[in-house]
Amino acid sequence: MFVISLGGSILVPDQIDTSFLASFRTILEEHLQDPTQRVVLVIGGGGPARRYQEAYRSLTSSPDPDAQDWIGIMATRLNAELVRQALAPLCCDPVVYDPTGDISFTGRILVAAGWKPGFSTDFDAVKLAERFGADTVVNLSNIAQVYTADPKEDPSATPLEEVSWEEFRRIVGDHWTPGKNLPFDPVATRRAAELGLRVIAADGKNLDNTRAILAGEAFFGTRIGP
Ligand SMILES: Nc1ncnc2c1ncn2[C@@H]1O[C@H](COP(=O)(O)OP(=O)(O)O)[C@@H](O)[C@H]1O
Ligand SMILES: O=c1ccn([C@@H]2O[C@H](COP(=O)(O)OP(=O)(O)O)[C@@H](O)[C@H]2O)c(=O)[nH]1
Repeated sequence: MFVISLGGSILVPDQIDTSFLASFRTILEEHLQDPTQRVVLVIGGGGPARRYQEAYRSLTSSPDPDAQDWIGIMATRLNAELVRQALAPLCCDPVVYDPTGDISFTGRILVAAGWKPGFSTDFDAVKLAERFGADTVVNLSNIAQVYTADPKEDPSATPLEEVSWEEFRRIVGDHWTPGKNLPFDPVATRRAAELGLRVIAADGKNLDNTRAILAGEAFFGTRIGP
C-alpha cells in the first residue's frame, strides 16, 4: 500500500485545478486495477490555507500559532472532502482527521486531511504509514527534487537524487512554522526517520512520473531515507 501526500499547491495552487484532479483520478484508477492495491491519500491546504492564515495574521497584533494551524487544517479538510467525493466510488469511507483514531477503510482509497496543530499533513501521512504498515510515503508537491537548500532563497542550491534522514534533517531544521513551505516538515521528518520510512519526493504535476512511481518503475525525484 502506498501513502500519497498530495501537496495543496498541486491541487489548489490558487484556484482548484480540476483538470489535474481528473487526470490524477485516472492514474489512481489505473493503479487500482491491481486488486491487491489500496491507496491512502493525504490532502494539503494549498493556496487557501496560506491566504486564510495570512488574513488572520493581518487582523491581530500577536497571531497565535495554534490558531494559524487550525485555519490551515480547515483548508485541508475542505480540499480533502472535494477529493473524496470526486473519487467515489473508489473511496467510500469518511475523510480521516485523526490518523491515530478509529479508521474505517472499506474502499480502495482512503482520503485524509489535517489533524491538529503543530505540524503539516506530511506528519499525518507518516502516522498513516505507521498505522497501515506502509514503508513508503510518496510526497507530491511543487518541486521535482529536494535541493541542498531552498532554491527560491539560495541560487547555489543543488538537487539531490538521494538523501539520508540525517542530512535531510539538517536541511529542513527542527522547528515547525505554520504554513511553512518545505519539501517535508520537520516534525514528520523526525518521526519518519525513527520509523525508517522511505519518502519519495516528486513533482505532483508530472502525472507520467507519478504513474511510474506507483508502478515501481524508474522515476524522477528524490529518495529520502533508506
Ligand atoms: N531544500 C529544499 N528543496 C526544495 N524545496 C525547498 C527546500 N526548502 C524549502 N523548499 C520550498 O518548499 C516548497 C515546497 O513545499 P510546499 O509549497 O509546501 O509544497 P506543497 O504545498 O506542494 O506540499 C518549494 O516551493 C520550495 O520553495
Ligand atoms: O495535521 C495538520 C495538518 C495541517 N496543519 C496546518 O494546515 C496547513 C496546511 O497544511 P499543509 O502544510 O500540509 O498543506 P500544503 O503544504 O500541502 O499546502 C499547515 O501549514 C498547518 O498550519 C496542521 O496544523 N495540522
